Amino acid sequence: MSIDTSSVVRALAKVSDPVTGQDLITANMVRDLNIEGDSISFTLELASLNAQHKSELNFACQGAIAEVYPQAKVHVHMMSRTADPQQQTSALPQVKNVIAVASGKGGVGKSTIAANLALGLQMLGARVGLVDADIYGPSVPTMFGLQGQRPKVRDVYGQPKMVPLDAYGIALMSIGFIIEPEQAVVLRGPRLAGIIKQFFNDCLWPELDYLVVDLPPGTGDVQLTLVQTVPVTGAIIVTTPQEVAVIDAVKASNMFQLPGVAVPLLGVVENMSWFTPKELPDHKYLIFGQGGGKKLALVNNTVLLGQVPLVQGIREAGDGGRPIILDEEDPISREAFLNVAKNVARQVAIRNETIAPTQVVKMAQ
Ligand SMILES: Nc1ncnc2c1ncn2[C@@H]1O[C@H](COP(=O)(O)OP(=O)(O)OP(=O)(O)O)[C@@H](O)[C@H]1O
Repeated sequence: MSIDTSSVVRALAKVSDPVTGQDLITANMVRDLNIEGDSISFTLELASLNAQHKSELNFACQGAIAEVYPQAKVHVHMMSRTADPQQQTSALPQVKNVIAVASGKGGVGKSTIAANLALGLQMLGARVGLVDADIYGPSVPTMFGLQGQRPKVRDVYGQPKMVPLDAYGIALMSIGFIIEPEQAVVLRGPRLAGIIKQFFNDCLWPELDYLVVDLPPGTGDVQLTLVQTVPVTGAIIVTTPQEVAVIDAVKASNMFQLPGVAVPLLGVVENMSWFTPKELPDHKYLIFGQGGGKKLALVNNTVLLGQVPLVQGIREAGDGGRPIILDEEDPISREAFLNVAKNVARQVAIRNETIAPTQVVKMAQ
């Protein structure tokens, strides 16, 4: 029986990397697969060249291929992955930075910030994706004009993978694309964790500089599943200027700072900072008070990434499926969000220069 490439790939997809638990194909560890007659050779790119892992993997690969092609002579070369360290440990090696957007309270504009941030980073030249993991109110389908759409499913070496949708050049996944809102809100425990994990492990994300994750408000299961699934580069906390929002936001930021979680804070975005009526462009009405964002940044020893005013057009643009940052007619809102995006890009660069890559949180057994 002559040896064909796809059967060898399927066999290797049954072998798990002892370090990450992912199979060798999904983890993108197999290189230079070459078949000549009965001879099969390939290179495995490993995060560590630990001798025990090497021999376990060699044994497992030989065994998996022997099941299909007992006659094959298999040569496995092992080499260390030379990619940047942030990517080595990642379940998503093609994604450079995962940015969580969190808030204490609901309705402070977290999703609006996440959507305009994603587009703002893209305007700065980055390749960007957005995951909407807000089980209480998935808003990406509405904000990007994709209501009722479903991701396509593609077969990758026998495994079904979801293809993120695209709007305005942003790769998008939302809990709203795969489940009805009334079902999403009652999701709990392993089912919820399974869906969140699918967004990362079972989606065909393209090469991205940033994957922005819009979290539900508070400190619940979604946040925990996220940090157990991917290394989160950093978190952004969204608040309004008012005291009650800040108190809840401190709890949300504390969660990322827990010793076992250790996700660095990139900074705070203050939303709805003031209201300026169109007819009185020089007036700033401080409807929700003042100073909350700065205070939250100070308490957390981090920076204020920007202030976004309360503008009717921001709400209308979100409801209309075209986030305001794309609207050249509203330079004030556009500038406010571009400023946030520039500061986020800067803080991510500083974070990556100064702090070691975030580790995925291991579940207690
Ligand atoms: N700066 C702003 N100016 C005007 N409207 C805004 C602003 N920010 C957000 N909104 C509007 O407020 C509402 C709530 O915003 P959004 O859905 O972004 O909040 P959220 O914090 O993600 O809410 P939740 O997590 O509870 O779903 C939306 O209708 C949105 O368009």
